[in-house]
Amino acid sequence: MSNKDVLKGESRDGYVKIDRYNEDKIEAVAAHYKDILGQLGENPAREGLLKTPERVAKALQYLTHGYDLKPDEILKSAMFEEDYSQMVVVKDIEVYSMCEHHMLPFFGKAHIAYIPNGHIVGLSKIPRVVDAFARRLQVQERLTNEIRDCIQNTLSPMGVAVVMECRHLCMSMRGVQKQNSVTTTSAFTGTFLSNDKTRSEFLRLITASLD
Ligand SMILES: Nc1nc2c(ncn2[C@@H]2O[C@H](COP(=O)(O)OP(=O)(O)OP(=O)(O)O)[C@@H](O)[C@H]2O)c(=O)[nH]1
Ligand SMILES: [Zn+2]
Repeated sequence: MSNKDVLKGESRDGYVKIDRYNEDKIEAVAAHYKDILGQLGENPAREGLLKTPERVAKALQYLTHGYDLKPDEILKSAMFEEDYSQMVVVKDIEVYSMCEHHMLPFFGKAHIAYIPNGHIVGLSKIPRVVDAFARRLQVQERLTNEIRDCIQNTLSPMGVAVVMECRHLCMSMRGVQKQNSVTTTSAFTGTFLSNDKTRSEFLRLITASLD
């Protein structure tokens, strides 16, 4: 695999190393950004901006590298048969994504639970699935649903619960300029939908503190 293809490379488990870039894409995106700097009234030839188009192109490639990942493969790479049928909760997973309307960041936390049905999954794979969908242009609602559907369809558990709490920079540094608003979205399947007690238990666990 050549260096410039590493971002696109497919590995056994759906991971992609982000230590190298697709050079063709970087060059093409950087050329546009050089133009954009001029359009914004800047001088793209001044010292501080000389490498900026390339830096922005690399940053954007990183911020959207989820397109090159296969979230279902990530989960499949660490599924284990196990006779455990209580709720598994991974909470406070940091999320960084980009809103598809303004291409500005939204960020916060995801809280995820599932109830195994014969299989458990390696714990780290849950935040990896969150990243694989978050590192794309998104709306928070779709991101929430995609994470839920991926876990449900791959692991076939008794139920999945996803809650996300995010701040959107497009609502704070521009536009309506509300500095403290947090958007909460949720998505459930199976037992979390049909059983109020299970859903309440999940909501209690994600608000409980370790201290
Ligand atoms: N539902 C949803 N809306 C989002 C998300 N991220 C950004 N938005 C909204 O997308 C909407 C786009 O609305 P438009 O009226 O087309 O864009 P705009 O003129 O820039 O809107 P303002 O942000 O109100 O200035 C805005 O209301 C944003 O707040 C998201 O994850 N989910
Ligand atoms: Zn936005």
